[in-house]
Amino acid sequence: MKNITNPTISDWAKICKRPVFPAEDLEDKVKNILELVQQKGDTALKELSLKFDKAVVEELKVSEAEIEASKKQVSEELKVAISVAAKNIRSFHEAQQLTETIVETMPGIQCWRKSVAIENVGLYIPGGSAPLFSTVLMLGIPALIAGCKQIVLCTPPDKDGNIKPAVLYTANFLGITQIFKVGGAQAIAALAYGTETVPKVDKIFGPGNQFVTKAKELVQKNGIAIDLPAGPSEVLVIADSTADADFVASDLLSQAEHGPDSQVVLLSDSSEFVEKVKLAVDEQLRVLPRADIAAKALENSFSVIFNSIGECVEFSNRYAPEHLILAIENAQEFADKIQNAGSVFIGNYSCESAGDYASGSNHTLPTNGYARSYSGVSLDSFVKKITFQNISRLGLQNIGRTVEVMAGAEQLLAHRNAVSIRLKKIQDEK
Ligand SMILES: NC(=O)c1ccc[n+]([C@@H]2O[C@H](COP(=O)([O-])OP(=O)(O)OC[C@H]3O[C@@H](n4cnc5c(N)ncnc54)[C@H](O)[C@@H]3O)[C@@H](O)[C@H]2O)c1
Ligand SMILES: N[C@H](CO)Cc1c[nH]c[nH+]1
Ligand SMILES: [Zn+2]
Repeated sequence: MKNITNPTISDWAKICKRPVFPAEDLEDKVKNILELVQQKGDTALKELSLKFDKAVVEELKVSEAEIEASKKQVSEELKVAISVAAKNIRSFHEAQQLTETIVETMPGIQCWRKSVAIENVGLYIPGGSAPLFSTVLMLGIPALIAGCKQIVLCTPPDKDGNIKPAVLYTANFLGITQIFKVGGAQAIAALAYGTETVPKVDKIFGPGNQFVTKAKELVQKNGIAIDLPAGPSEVLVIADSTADADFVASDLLSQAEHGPDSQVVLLSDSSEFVEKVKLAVDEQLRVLPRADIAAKALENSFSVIFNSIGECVEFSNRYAPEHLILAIENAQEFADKIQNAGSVFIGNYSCESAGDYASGSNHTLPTNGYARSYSGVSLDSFVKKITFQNISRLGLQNIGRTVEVMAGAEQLLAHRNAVSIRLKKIQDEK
């Protein structure tokens, strides 16, 4: 983890740039995968699983027997943990339901919005380096609360052509049963175009690696939407000398272990504290099973020493991290100054792992600086808001002349006429 001290503002943009290790010809490769799936459907999905996951997949759809078997393969302790997490995630997302008010903009003119569920949604659950069954909760729960009619789940098969029991158990626990053994860009293609077995959806959700993220970017045509760019995990910690160096080290490593392309950042006003954290990172790394992955991520990561915590916050707003931890005195006060971040964790005991799994907030969040303009997944992601209006005769009399004048000025006389003939009728009837 390289160290930077008091960088000038002109260097900030360069420092904030995320490391990218795009596969050679990433876009061409993904375009080929998308085309192959469009042309050959299920056959392409099976060929690509063999090529990229080394998996022989006989049946793409997970059978009822496989779902049933998963119930015996998951420990009772994990089942309890999943139900506690689900309860918290459900409470937090249920509270996001808005009742929109009817607004009378002028006498006789009422406008309002209604949230209507997106009917067909596709959930991508990452499974390359670790099967993230927690992502099933993060996407499945808001989809169910929103009332999406068809929920289709895709996740990569392991080398034996199976899906990990925890993923199947969690999906079934929520009542999601359309589960397909396919990952990577080919899964996104299947959800976007449909195949003989995988249904086409209207919106695709979920995080993933560079192949998944590029495929999501490319399929956004013909009415297909995506949630957000949710790539390699990242965390930025702002810590002062009152923080606990072991806690901070554990938070940095928790995101570094996601993948070699993850980035973790430590900002502080104390060089002594940064040194303490680095020693703690080395010590904790020694006992981590995924130490090799985390060590690679640390090579792309950095710490910065600033003169004040205020400057750290300013830099963080420029960096726009997926996750931000405030391990500082008066953390709440500084939290109010956050402009750009996916999810913020306040104080020494708000570890990011809690948000990853169980506190209730969503862990599908914008990365790579997209927290400047995107929100993480929420209930809103699964609905569209339809506007309604009801204009009475009185309302049209009130607004009519305004519309006629504006339409005339744009020289759209058919628009003007749609008002004029109604006004004339009202006049004639008087
Ligand atoms: N931002 C978020 O909200 C968030 C949440 C969870 C996880 N993540 C991130 O998601 C990512 C998950 O990545 P992952 O790789 O573990 O799982 P993944 O499921 O995203 O990708 C695995 C798939 O990639 C495909 N693939 C692998 N190598 C390929 C190649 N050379 N060419 C074409 N396709 C190839 C395979 O088909 C495989 O099934 C991690 O970077 C993690 O940090 C982000
Ligand atoms: N930290 C990830 C989001 O970047 C989410 C996750 C799932 N499992 C563990 N962590
Ligand atoms: Zn995580």
